[in-house]
Amino acid sequence: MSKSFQLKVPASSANIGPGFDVLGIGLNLFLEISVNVDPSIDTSSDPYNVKLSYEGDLAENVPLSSDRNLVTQTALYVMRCNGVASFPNGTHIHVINPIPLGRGLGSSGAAIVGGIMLGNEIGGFKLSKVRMLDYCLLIERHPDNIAAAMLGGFVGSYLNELSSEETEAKNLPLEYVLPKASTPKDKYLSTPPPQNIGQYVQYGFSTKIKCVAVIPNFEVSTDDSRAVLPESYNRQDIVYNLQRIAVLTTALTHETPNNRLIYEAMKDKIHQPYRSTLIPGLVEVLSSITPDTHPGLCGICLSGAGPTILCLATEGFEEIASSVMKLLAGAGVESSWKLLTLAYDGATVEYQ
Ligand SMILES: Nc1ncnc2c1ncn2[C@@H]1O[C@H](COP(=O)(O)OP(=O)(O)O)[C@@H](O)[C@H]1O
Ligand SMILES: N[C@@H](CCOP(=O)(O)O)C(=O)O
Repeated sequence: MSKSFQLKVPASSANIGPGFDVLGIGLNLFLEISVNVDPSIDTSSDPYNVKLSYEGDLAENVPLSSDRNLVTQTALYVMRCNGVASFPNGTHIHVINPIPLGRGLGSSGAAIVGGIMLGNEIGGFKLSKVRMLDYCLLIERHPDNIAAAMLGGFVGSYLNELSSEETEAKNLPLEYVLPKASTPKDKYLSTPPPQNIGQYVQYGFSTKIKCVAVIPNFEVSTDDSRAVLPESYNRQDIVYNLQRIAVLTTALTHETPNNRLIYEAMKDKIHQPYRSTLIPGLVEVLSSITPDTHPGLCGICLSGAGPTILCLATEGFEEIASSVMKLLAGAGVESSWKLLTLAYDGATVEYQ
């Protein structure tokens, strides 16, 4: 029997300054995964019966074998945990991905959310979005991007305190969850994740605020950008971020935003200072583009693990983008920009 459906998953910007691993917003730039199961399609050359095609950023780097592609590997994980070993014969999956890879706009979070939803639809498991987030957290181990991509809007999250067995299950080596060719089959994870690993809350967000994303033309992998962070922090820096995050989550909900309040509340001492070693021009951008120099600017921060710079603003979008791009160019970095708004619905599935 043939079946066709389409998944759409938004890009996301995580952290929003002080909310490292905590805050994220879904953005209206969508990963699209179109699925057509038709037994007349020849899928015999793939280990799990998939004919995979991909259009988008860095297409030449994206594997098209279902055991190596992040979307299908993720789908296979949720399928395996629920007793389904393979895609049905004749599964054609076409991915259109406008989210640039490795730039801090949540491409991997979107691919993982899309993969879990793909497995859920293929297997007909009827998992809720909150339960699917448990699966996502065994792969992307911070909740900010995946919560924003799955649920949409402006989202805050924390990880529950789990029992020691649950913690061990959650922190299993990634190669057991998304096995590589060299992983022995008996190590493949095929038991469902613990329940309620995370908790999520969706905040309001002023409809007047739009997102200017300035995207440098080089990649920084999230793993590399996490590797430059220290293991521990001093009390002043932690309190600095806590004070700002407490103000920011409400300040962004005010319909008429207080630009100066938000600008100060989007500063950070936990991740951006360390990541500036990987992103030429970041220090200059964060220190010299302000609501005084650029009326309409509300706040400015690194998007996710970078290198994209996120500017929240109510007006003057082009001027803000061109000033950021000029400063980056002065540091030898070419970039482009996009004006984005919030994606309020999160990830969706539609049957044809
Ligand atoms: N749609 C996709 N299909 C396959 N792999 C993807 C897709 N999106 C992201 N990836 C993988 O995730 C990597 C980027 O993840 P990451 O370093 O976390 O950066 P970010 O999530 O900020 O874009 C890519 O290099 C690629 O390996
Ligand atoms: N909190 C994470 C967010 C990573 O986001 P990405 O979009 O760069 O994958 C971090 O800052 O490391």
